[in-house]
Amino acid sequence: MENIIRVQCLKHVYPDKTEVNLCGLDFLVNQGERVVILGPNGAGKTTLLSHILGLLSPVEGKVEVMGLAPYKNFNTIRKNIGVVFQNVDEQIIGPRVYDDIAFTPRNEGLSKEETHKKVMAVAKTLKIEELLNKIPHYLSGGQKKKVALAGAMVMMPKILIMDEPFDSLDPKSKGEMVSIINQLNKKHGVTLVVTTHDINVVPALADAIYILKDGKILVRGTPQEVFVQVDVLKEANLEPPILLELFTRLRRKGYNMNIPNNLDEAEEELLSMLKGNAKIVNSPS
Ligand SMILES: Nc1ncnc2c1ncn2[C@@H]1O[C@H](COP(=O)(O)OP(=O)(O)OP(=O)(O)O)[C@@H](O)[C@H]1O
Repeated sequence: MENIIRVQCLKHVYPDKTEVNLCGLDFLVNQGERVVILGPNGAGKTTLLSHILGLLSPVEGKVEVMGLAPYKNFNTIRKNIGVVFQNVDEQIIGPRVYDDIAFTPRNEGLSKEETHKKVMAVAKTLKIEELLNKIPHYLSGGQKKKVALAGAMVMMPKILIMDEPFDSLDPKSKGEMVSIINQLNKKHGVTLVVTTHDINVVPALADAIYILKDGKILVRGTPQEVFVQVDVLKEANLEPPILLELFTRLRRKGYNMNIPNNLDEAEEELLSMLKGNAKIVNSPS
């Protein structure tokens, strides 16, 4: 599969001389993949995203998006990347939600009709049609995240980057956000790169996970591969998702159960076990 994003041994130096060296493994994202970046505060996640977005220029190392250096090809790259920043208040600028979402199509010179079509299509996908006339300032935190996402996705870019999209969302809004993001990936083939501290949503969201610590890329793998590496998790101050840990423990005790990605799958597995369908491969201890 083609790497749509490729970052190799990136070094960044901030004006106050803080150095971030993102070395170790290469950071590779395939087209259509859902990649989640995990790591403690200050690990370098936002720095990495800023380089992919072309907001920063590397001192050393290589950053490529669709084969181009983002910093040197900012306009081309940004046409292909939608972004939702951690602080969405800084990104929502329109006087009404409609105008905010219409900003990019208008800016790119689309006609009024084409712009309207695009705004309505993305509002429908994100189920925010009833918000279009509202003043963004008065929206709830979860609504603001959806509006920022609509603005990022209105032109249906190939890549969507989200920095902490679940920050300050309640459990229901979190679940909605996960299913919206997954729908954008499944239905529209959007490649996803997401940072989060919300470990429990990761199995439902990630094809691949990278763990960063002190600027080092420690590991890449599927949630099932990564979350059983206890030493790596400890090094990065992370705990495995609770469902994954529970089912891994049950499997270690000999129950041949599938590891669930979400609560619904966990319920199904447990009900199946209670009905006596789960095979015991070893004697439970
Ligand atoms: N504008 C800046 N000027 C100076 N240092 C910075 C700047 N932005 C980030 N840093 C430093 O770079 C390092 C990596 O920060 P970064 O924001 O990339 O981490 P992060 O993994 O996104 O953290 P968090 O989970 O807290 O958002 C930290 O030591 C941070 O203090």
